[in-house]
Amino acid sequence: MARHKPNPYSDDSYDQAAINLRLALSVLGEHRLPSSPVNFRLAYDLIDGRSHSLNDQFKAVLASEHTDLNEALWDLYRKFYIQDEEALELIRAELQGILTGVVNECGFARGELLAYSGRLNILADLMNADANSELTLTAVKDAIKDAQEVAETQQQLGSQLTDVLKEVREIRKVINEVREESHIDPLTGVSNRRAFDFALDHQIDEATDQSEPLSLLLCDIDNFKKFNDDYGHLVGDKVLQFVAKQLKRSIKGRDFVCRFGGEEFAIILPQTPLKSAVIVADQLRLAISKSRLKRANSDEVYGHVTLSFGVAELRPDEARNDLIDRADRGLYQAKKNGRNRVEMITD
Ligand SMILES: Nc1nc2c(ncn2[C@@H]2O[C@H](COP(=O)(O)OP(=O)(O)OP(=O)(O)O)[C@@H](O)[C@H]2O)c(=O)[nH]1
Repeated sequence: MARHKPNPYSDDSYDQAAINLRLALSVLGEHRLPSSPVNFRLAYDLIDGRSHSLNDQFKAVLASEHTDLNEALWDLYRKFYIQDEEALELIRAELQGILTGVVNECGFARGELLAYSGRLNILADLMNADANSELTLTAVKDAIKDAQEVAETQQQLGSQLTDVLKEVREIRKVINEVREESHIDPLTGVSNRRAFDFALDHQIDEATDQSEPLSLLLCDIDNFKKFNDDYGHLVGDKVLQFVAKQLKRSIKGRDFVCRFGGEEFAIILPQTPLKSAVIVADQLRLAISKSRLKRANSDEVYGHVTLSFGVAELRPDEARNDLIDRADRGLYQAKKNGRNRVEMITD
């Protein structure tokens, strides 16, 4: 189940958030850390003190002598915030918030510049009236000091913006990587169960909207346990990779294959009625049963790899799990009737 983390910023009052924001920036300044979104988020939550575990670990990182402090903080960020799809959504929302904060800072800097320009106008009036008066000299000194402060603020803002932009690019890259990884089964390289759930919901909606047929195949490697027992788990893994590759190679267009779990695969066939789905399943079954999985650098064949299939077509208003259940019952039937076969449930 996806873990949901509440947005830590949503229930802060504006004033409290502004105080936290300033304190977070001062923590970063104190440790000479760039005010990047990642560092800022960690510092903000440190100030806010909502997670003791995060606080302890953040403090430990700051106290340690990491050669790359930014990398250590990034690891911390990954650990605490990048957990799943919802967390990624949250990061996007936070990035938005941080960028809004930067825009506000720009607004503040602009206000400072306008105020400074107003003070220069007053100075110009004073100089016109009496350039040598004590008042004018004091105002000139103040203006020089103001100019230095304004220049510093602008410089700080410039480097903050550069840091933020760099970090935003980095985060965008990581978000894309994490998102891809979270949809792919690492062993076989095909989509995983999570991606299947998304895809099936989407395809059911499409099929319903367009009044088109949709079928689902569930298939399971026959006597797979024997591969593990006879040749070891690594060969078992190779069999899984082999089957995934064959299935992926054989499907077309919008068809979608995923590792459903263990030694079981699911294939969604949009725009396909039951009769055609059974034909597709039988073609896949035949193709796999004919191919041979050989030991690397030798002609030794690991034995026959065969699959059993259960097929079901979506019924009007049918829930996703009912469709899966019917395909699963077909698969059970195929195993019961001798394996290496295709069965459908029509009742
Ligand atoms: N190598 C490997 N084995 C796995 C993986 N996932 C599940 N298994 C194994 O798959 C086997 C499934 O065995 P069973 O459920 O008894 O099914 P089976 O031997 O395929 O027999 P039938 O399905 O009845 O034809 C178990 O031994 C699991 O340990 C995996 O990722 N890698």
